[in-house]
Amino acid sequence: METASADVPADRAAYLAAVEQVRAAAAAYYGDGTSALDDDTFDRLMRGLAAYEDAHPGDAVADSPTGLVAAGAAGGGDVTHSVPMLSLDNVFDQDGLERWGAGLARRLGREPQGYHVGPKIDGLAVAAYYTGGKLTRLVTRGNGITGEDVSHAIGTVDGLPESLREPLSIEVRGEIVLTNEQFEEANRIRAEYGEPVFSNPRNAAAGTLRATGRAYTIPLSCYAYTLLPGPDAPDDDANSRDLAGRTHSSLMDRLGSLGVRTVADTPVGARTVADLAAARDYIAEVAAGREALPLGIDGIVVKADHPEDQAAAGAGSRAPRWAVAYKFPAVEKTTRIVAVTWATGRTGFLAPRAQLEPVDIAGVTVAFATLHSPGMITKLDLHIGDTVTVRRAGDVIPYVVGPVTALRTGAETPIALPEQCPGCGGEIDSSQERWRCVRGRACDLTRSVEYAVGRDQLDIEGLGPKIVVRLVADGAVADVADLFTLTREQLVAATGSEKNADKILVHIEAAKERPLNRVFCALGVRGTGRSMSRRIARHFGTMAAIQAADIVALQEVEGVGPEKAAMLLAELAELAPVIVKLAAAGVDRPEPQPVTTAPVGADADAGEDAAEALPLAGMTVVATGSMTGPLAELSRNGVNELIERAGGRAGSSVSKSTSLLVAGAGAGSKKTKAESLGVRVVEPEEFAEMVAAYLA
Ligand SMILES: NC(=O)c1ccc[n+]([C@@H]2O[C@H](COP(=O)([O-])OP(=O)(O)OC[C@H]3O[C@@H](n4cnc5c(N)ncnc54)[C@H](O)[C@@H]3O)[C@@H](O)[C@H]2O)c1
Ligand SMILES: [Zn+2]
Repeated sequence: METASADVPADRAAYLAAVEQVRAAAAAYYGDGTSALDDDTFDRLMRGLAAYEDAHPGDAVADSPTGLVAAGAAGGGDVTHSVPMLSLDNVFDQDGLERWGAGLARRLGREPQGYHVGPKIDGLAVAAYYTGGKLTRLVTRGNGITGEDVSHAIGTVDGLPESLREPLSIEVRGEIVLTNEQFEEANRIRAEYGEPVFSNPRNAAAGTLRATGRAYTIPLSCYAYTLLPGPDAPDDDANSRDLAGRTHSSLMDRLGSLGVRTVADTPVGARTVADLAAARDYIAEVAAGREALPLGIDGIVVKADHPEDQAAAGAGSRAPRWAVAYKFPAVEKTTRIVAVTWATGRTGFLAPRAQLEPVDIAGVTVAFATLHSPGMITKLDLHIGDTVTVRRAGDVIPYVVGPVTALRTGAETPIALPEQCPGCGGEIDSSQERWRCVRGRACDLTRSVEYAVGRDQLDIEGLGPKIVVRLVADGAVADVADLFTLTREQLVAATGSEKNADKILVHIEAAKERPLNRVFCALGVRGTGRSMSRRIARHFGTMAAIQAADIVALQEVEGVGPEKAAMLLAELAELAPVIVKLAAAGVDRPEPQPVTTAPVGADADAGEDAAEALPLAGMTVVATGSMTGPLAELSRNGVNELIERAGGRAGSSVSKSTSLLVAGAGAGSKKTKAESLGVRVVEPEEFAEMVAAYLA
């Protein structure tokens, strides 16, 4: 019933082969998590099987994976579930969702009485038994009929309290996952104990839940989505009667009141909606913000909310008919590493990059992926020729998650680590996790200086690439600060023209007036681009204040966590001599703070009140397309500076937290997304009027 692509077998022999392939993949997936197929490929095969079986019912094998929970591959266990723990059917777009809804309405003979929509958390299901309010037993989904007892994990799962707020006997079902933070922590712990790192949070959750006798504990999280009377509770007790009459939404509230964390407690929340058109809004919002979430979700679960509708719709052997999963496009695919190349970046760090057999990930062809560092290559035990999982999510550069070791043929070859700097051929400092040319930034000074004089940084007109190369070769410029002490003679030598040298001198003089954010950006601090530089400059106001900041103070800047703060500190220490030289050359302007309209002589609090009076106070504004009218002359960075002067926060991508999109000529996907999310869209001219007072 879905419209997503399927690999449909051509004949019965191909069908039988595909059945075997699916079984083998699922056995590996639910076993040790090492399936040879990525989820997308697996799902396409499954859809192909289903399509073939629809067309040739006589050919279908009796125990086809299409009809079984976990494709029939997950082992059962010693504990029989009170009610089967089922899978979910999938849809992949609004059409699929509407068709599912129409099928449900046909079955009910009327429209369902509302839906509940919540995130589909990408982990594994457990049943948690509470007896008299105490958590007594944890059981995996297993084959859906019976599961494994994993009660040893009680006490390690956030969100599943050991005691409820009321002494009830209930069964809670939920999804066990590691949040991104827990996942990083888990792999840090694993590395410390010399154990292989987990390839993804789902895998880590599955392995951790079943492990016993480990020397360390890895915390898990649970988000509940089902509440049933306890298996031993009599049908007619007050609690069972109460639960039986509740909508799904109300059951989630009830779980919350008992102290159990539910899918509604994720940052995207859950919602009760009247119809599937309203479900669509929620799905669009969550999809737009998916990458920023602190845990992995792979779709949205849409459920008929009313217990009458659920009972009337019933369930098949594999999935209920009253619920469906709206799956998001897969952000991970498997492909092969063809080669690894090394380059030295602007700040002197060596960047390994995997050349891949091109693969389509969520609509984009990916042919390269970053490998981060030599340490990562070793840790993941990557080889040329390995089949690897590659992830491309949001704005993040595609990266190699890890190898699919089950697919090794023996023909893989080790990845050679460089012995010389790929940039200058000089020595490499390999004492840290990320290797670096011993010459540091000086390794590619030309590129650093070109970046620094660029339009969004110091904006020094006339200093084109050829002249920069010459200045560096002449030794006239050894760092960014040297630009400001260039002599006429040096510039004449580099340009070959007195007239040009004089012009450049005028532009250099003007560049001394650049606000802090641009000078800071020109330094090329690792881990900071234009928007981070603006945030840092706005937060601290002066270069001296940035330099005085400690690791705690740095983390007050939005988007700076402990790791980034430590990196900034190290970079600032390294750049201190350059900063001193800049100040000595007269380059030390503060960051203009948003102009407040506070009346003179107002009391101390007035500053804040006035800040709120700024036209964009509290707003996140994104600009896209080419600017026209009064904004025509501004670069994207210039527009962002304007947004921040007027009290707003400049964003780079549209999400439901975007307040306003300034859409210039040729605005594309951002505009479409803003419209689908109901974000206000204005043209550059209208925006210019809103912030007219701050344009200058
Ligand atoms: N790569 C492979 O070889 C391979 C093999 C087998 C399965 N898989 C993947 O596993 C998935 C199929 O697994 P499945 O059969 O468990 O189905 P599923 O995970 O797609 O859907 C059912 C499960 O969703 C979970 N869930 C999360 N949030 C929920 C919510 N809010 N409400 C209800 N349930 C919620 C529950 O655990 C439930 O059991 C597919 O995505 C498939 O790609 C991959
Ligand atoms: Zn070098």
